[in-house]
Amino acid sequence: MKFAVIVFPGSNCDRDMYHAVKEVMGMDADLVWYQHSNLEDYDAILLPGGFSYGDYLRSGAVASASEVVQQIKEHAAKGKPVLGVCNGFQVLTESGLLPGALMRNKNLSFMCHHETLVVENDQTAFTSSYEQGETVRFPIAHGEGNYFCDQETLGELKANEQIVFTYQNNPNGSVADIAGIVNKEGNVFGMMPHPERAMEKLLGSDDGRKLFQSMIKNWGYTYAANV
Ligand SMILES: NC(=O)CC[C@H](N)C(=O)O
Repeated sequence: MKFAVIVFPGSNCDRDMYHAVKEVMGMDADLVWYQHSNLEDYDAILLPGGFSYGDYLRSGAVASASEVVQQIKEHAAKGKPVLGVCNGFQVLTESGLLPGALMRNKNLSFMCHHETLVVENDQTAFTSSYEQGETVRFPIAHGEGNYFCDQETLGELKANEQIVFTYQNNPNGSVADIAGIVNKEGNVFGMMPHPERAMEKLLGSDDGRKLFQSMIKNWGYTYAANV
């Protein structure tokens, strides 16, 4: 299974994402500069965290207008997986691939610490290696992680079981404690906390591994020996 980690000017979690899929999970992966991209060869697209375009206008807004996002939309329309983490999640909402928006944290501060999340849906192709209701520890590192959508959209997210992770203790004011959502089709997933930074117990948690394991199990063809 081949992963593309898309790098925008200002991405800063791209190496962590690459490390997670390439070195920890043992998959094929490339760092792909947003302007030099032909995504046809890739099975999965990973949008990493960071400050694309310096968070100007709104986080993820400028990146969402780039040509590579058109290609990502085509990739997603084929049912192939797209995972956006943190700034990647912001790019996904800004580009309309996921509903809602990420607003400033309710305390208006950038927050950087571990949070406990609850697995709300273990039936997605991103979370099938987890148990329903399982709690996991992932780091957060964001200033704009306060997920918002209107009541109608929230109703749809609930009805379609698109809420995948919630915060046990909501740190940022997100509606319904939402930490991560999937699209209706189940192949585009965005979350604010960082699974790619929870790959080694030595660094505080390896709970992120199951997320990549799920993707590989559901979309991949080969397992590396160290998975
Ligand atoms: N780590 C990140 O991806 C940060 C995302 C975004 N720039 C924010 O502060 O909300």
